[in-house]
Amino acid sequence: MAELADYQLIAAGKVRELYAVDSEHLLLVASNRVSAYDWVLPTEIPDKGAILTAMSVFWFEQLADLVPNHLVAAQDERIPAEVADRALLVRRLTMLPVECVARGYLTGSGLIDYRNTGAVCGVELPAGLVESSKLPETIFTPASKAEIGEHDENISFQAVVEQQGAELAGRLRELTVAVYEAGSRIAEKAGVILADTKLEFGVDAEGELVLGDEVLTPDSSRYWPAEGYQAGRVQPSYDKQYVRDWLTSPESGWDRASDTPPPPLPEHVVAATRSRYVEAYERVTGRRFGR
Ligand SMILES: N#Cc1c(N)ncnc1-c1cnn(CCN2CCOCC2)c1
Repeated sequence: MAELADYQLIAAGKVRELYAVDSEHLLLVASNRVSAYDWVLPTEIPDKGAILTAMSVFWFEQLADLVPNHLVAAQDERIPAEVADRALLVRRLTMLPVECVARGYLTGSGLIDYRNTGAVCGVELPAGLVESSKLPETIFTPASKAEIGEHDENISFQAVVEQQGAELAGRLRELTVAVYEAGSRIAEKAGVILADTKLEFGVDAEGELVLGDEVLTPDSSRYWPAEGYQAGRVQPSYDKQYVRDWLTSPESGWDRASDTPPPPLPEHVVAATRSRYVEAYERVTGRRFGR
């Protein structure tokens, strides 16, 4: 069995790492870390990495007829025991430097763009939309990858055309919208709104466009409870609302506006958050989580 120390770390995000296994394969590892308000919290959520990894596996399977993906194996002797249930063996791709975002609802940076320009990434929207409005149709709102710690910058489809060529840009938009809509339909049956998602694509040695990274997880997407959905206000996050509410409550003693790191989470917030990740996984996939 391989050890993680055998592999070279080649990329690290807030809550995930990527290691080189050999010339053809990488190891995508999801930690139990959770981020909120642009901070990585000092307290881990047990099983978060395993739950989100299992979610990506589910979606790769559901979407296999729509788009090829980079998943090679979720169980393999090249996956070290220490990360066994929260790591995937994936094919090495040449990643495209575009964050492919699809939105079915207006919130976050999309809402800010809309309020400033009446459009999101150059896509004109009807007047009168508010926080969390359902959009008349799914929109493709790409972003350029930001440095660690910075926010991605929304860019226009035309900018992607100029960067990647019209044909590839068109395929990225088509596939991103199709993946979001497939995910949204399945989530909706489970009483969960998939408000938006961010995908990353790469190109393989044969020049084929391949879906990489994680797919339709609560870290790469906004999941809202369908029950109680109401446009005109910020929706509760399906998975992180307990964390957000506690951090912004007097009990935490934390001032979000200060540049000080958030305090550790109390056990009851950790337990409730783990339960929300398990619940989201089980409702959306129809599968039991393993513990
Ligand atoms: N997936 C994938 C993948 C691949 N299959 N082949 C080559 N490169 C990548 C890759 C390299 N960086 N990123 C950004 C996402 N990273 C995830 C881990 O944490 C850091 C950010 C993806």
